[in-house]
Amino acid sequence: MFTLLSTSLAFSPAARSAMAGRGHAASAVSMASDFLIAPSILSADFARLGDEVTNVLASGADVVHFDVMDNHYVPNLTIGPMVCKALRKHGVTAPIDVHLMVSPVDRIIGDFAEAGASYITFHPEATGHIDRSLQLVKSLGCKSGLVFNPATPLDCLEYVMDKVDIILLMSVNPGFGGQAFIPATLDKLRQARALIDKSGRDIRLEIDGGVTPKNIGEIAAAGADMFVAGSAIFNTPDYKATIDVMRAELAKAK
Ligand SMILES: O=C(CO)[C@@H](O)[C@H](O)COP(=O)(O)O
Ligand SMILES: [Fe+2]
Repeated sequence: MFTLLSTSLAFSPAARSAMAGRGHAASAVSMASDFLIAPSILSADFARLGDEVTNVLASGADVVHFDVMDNHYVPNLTIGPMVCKALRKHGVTAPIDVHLMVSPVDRIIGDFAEAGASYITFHPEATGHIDRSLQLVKSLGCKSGLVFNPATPLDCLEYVMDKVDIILLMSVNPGFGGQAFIPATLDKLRQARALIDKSGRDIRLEIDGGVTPKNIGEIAAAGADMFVAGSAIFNTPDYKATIDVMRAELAKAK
């Protein structure tokens, strides 16, 4: 089975149904629960990654945001399925939110499902077949999501609303941590929130890039309910203190 997952470029319907349910802990955090804080491990100390993840979860984070960059779709290179698997082996049971900045994306989806990903999100530009890639993620037992760059319109959502569990809006151009939040994303969040409400589905609205304790309240008020924050958490000495301030700001935004 592992060989199939690792080498197959496209999965037949039979193979997909055989692999269904293998995604890890997709339901560990209810998709209907309140605000979720998802530290991006891109800003963690990679030399101590397991401990960093353990610490940030013990400090009150809900989800581990796992940025995968291929030096092709984005101009940076990070971590792959082996690291995801290693975190599971280290004892991480929280949901792992795999943000794929990889093109083409289909080849790597099975490897991440096998490695313990809970949510797998990808950029519509990174696949020739958005609907098929979403189905592939779901068939492997993971929650699926689409990621929209700051200048990418939400148009394609109209056709796949029934297949997304997460809509992720980038509030920076992807590739690096530590960039400033692009304010135009607030309007786009309101637009996405209206689409979600209209669909009547339980879809998370995730925001990624430049989220800080200072702007998280405003971002929540615009409709986001899942907040990726890398440098704003990992570049502080006390993760719990930072996450507590974020929660306090979110409570005010409710
Ligand atoms: O996907 C990305 C960048 O491409 C992000 O997840 C960043 O890693 C977020 O970092 P901060 O902007 O919060 O520092
Ligand atoms: Fe990300």
